[in-house]
Amino acid sequence: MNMDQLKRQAAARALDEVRDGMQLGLGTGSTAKHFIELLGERVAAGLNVIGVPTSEATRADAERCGVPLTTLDEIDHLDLTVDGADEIDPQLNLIKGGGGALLREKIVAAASDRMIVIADDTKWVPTLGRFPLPVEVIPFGLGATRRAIEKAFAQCGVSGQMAVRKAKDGHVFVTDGGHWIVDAQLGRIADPASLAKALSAIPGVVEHGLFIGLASSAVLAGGDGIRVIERR
Ligand SMILES: O=C(CO)[C@H](O)[C@H](O)COP(=O)(O)O
Repeated sequence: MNMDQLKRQAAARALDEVRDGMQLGLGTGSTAKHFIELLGERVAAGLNVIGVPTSEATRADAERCGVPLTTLDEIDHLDLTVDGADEIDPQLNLIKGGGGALLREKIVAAASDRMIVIADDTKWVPTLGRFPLPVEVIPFGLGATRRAIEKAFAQCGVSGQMAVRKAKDGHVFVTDGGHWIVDAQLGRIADPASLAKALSAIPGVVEHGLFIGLASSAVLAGGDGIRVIERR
């Protein structure tokens, strides 16, 4: 089974948790896209749900698949968010933002009663940090923000190269919120919760890709089948 088939399997397993009448957070990325396509099939067959997309790309996918959409201004909570991740550790802390949607993804996950992370099992790691940590920043004053980020890294015992993310066309990647992303190659993040707190305290940092205590469970698809891990 190839990676894409594994992603679709994980998405299908998460779909089992969706009930009629649910208000859903819809994640971003190739795995979340499988979930939206499968959800669209269920909606076409009569399932009644409404979703909040975590990016403009997901909004377009959901519209294409016939999934009805709303906003967090029109509804007061979400029952369930289903989203992918770039890394998942045994405490179900995550690195997200490889697709650049971390800000809306975190707002939606935080507004949700439950978050199920869907992934192929290559995303499962003993310690976060191999995947570059995305930090979403305001372009104004970027030099000062980068220095503050470096200081936060040093305080938390990590270090590594930082680079402003570029889009495929070579221009700076701009998020749906109009911000930039700095990707930090940290290698190993021993204390993700402390680092998350330190980064959140920096004025020019809009959000970062460490999702601490937000995921309720993870569905991991691998060659040996599907593994569901619940947060303790
Ligand atoms: O955080 C994300 C987007 O901001 C994605 O969930 C993450 O990058 C995983 O993507 P994929 O399912 O394509 O591997």
